[in-house]
Amino acid sequence: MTDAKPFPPLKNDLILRAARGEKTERAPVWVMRQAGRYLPEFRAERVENDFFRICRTPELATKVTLQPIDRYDGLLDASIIFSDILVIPQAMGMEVQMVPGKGPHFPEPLVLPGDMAKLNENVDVNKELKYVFEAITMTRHALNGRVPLIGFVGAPWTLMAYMIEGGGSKTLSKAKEWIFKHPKESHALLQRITDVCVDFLVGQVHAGAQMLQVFESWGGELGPHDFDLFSLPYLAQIAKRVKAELGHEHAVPMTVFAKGSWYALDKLSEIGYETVSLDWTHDPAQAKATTKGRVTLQGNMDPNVLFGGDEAIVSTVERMIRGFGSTERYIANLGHGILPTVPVEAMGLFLKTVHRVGLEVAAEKKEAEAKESIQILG
Ligand SMILES: Cc1c2[nH]c(c1CCC(=O)O)Cc1[nH]c(c(CCC(=O)O)c1C)Cc1[nH]c(c(CCC(=O)O)c1C)Cc1[nH]c(c(C)c1CCC(=O)O)C2
Repeated sequence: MTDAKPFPPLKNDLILRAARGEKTERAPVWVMRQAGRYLPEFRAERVENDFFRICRTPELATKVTLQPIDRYDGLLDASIIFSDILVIPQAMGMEVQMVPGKGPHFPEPLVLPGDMAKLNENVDVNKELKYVFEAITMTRHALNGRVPLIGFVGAPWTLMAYMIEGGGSKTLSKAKEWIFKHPKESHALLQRITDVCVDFLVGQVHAGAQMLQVFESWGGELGPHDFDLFSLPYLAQIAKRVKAELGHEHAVPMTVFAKGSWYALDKLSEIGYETVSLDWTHDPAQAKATTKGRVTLQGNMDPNVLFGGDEAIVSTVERMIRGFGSTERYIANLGHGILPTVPVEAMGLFLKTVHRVGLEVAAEKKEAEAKESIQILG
């Protein structure tokens, strides 16, 4: 991007420092799906426009990405580009519709391994997903350096499962039939998706993304043995190849979120990601003991606490921040995406409480350290 105009300087790099393991004044915070249906301004946009039209129109994607940043002015420490994990199956040649009230729908899912022949052979992300790159560049300028911009992809197993199930599923029986009956072909499909993920993430960084997250939303549907076979190697490959392709000069911190895969936490800390995002089934102290400072931890409040009223939100955030610690290797977030019926005030209280408690914990730590050094000197 030699002819592009330079991006505005970054004014808040808290999340990047936390991800790199540097000290922070307080825990940075953002929320998965922070640009979404719980925001009246997003719902108003959706009355006018189809979901994928918003994704494909850089001006609209920029507008929607900025909605939570503007509404919760100064409270969010990162933005995430408005898009979807299912743009990769689309780029591979599949049709995906977003059905209101139902979620994603593939009219022609992959049924048998032979159906893979219908997928595009060599996916040129610069052509098929150019609109995401344009949205990222436009959003990075529009953010004007207020907070870093996160890019993302769905992980190969989660995308493969959507491509075979044709939408959401309680059991993932069809996708699992593939891995158990057709393991060789499943690996071939996972590899093809991985190749697109790598190109897409690298392209997002060149377009302006300052951090990357890989969503393995259906990780926990696999037991530990199958996770090691069908998820982990591809997650590892993505981190390794993206870093190699970006090189030192363009490197950005990467986060892996394998929802439900609590058993894999130790291994997830070893495969090249700076940050591991946790769902709410993790206890902070245990997660810290398992990861031993190798990675930054992100998460992990149960999104449903936002329905629990002010007291529940405040006490859960207190416990969470005190559990993880505020100034080192921690990024506050929910344990999964914010739900569409959450009141906007509840999200506001969550963010304000993370700031307040984060600063309190940081101040307490400083005071304790000062006391300790006085004792040592004395
Ligand atoms: C599994 C998954 C999907 N998409 C995504 C995941 C991984 C995270 C997770 O596990 O929740 C990721 C995603 N989807 C969306 C974003 C945008 C950025 C952000 O986080 O604000 C991101 C990061 C927008 C969206 N993606 C979707 C919406 C709502 C669609 C609408 O407006 O009708 C939004 C704002 C639709 C979507 N997209 C997907 C589903 C299952 C659904 C329907 C259910 C739902 O609505 O929550 C697939």
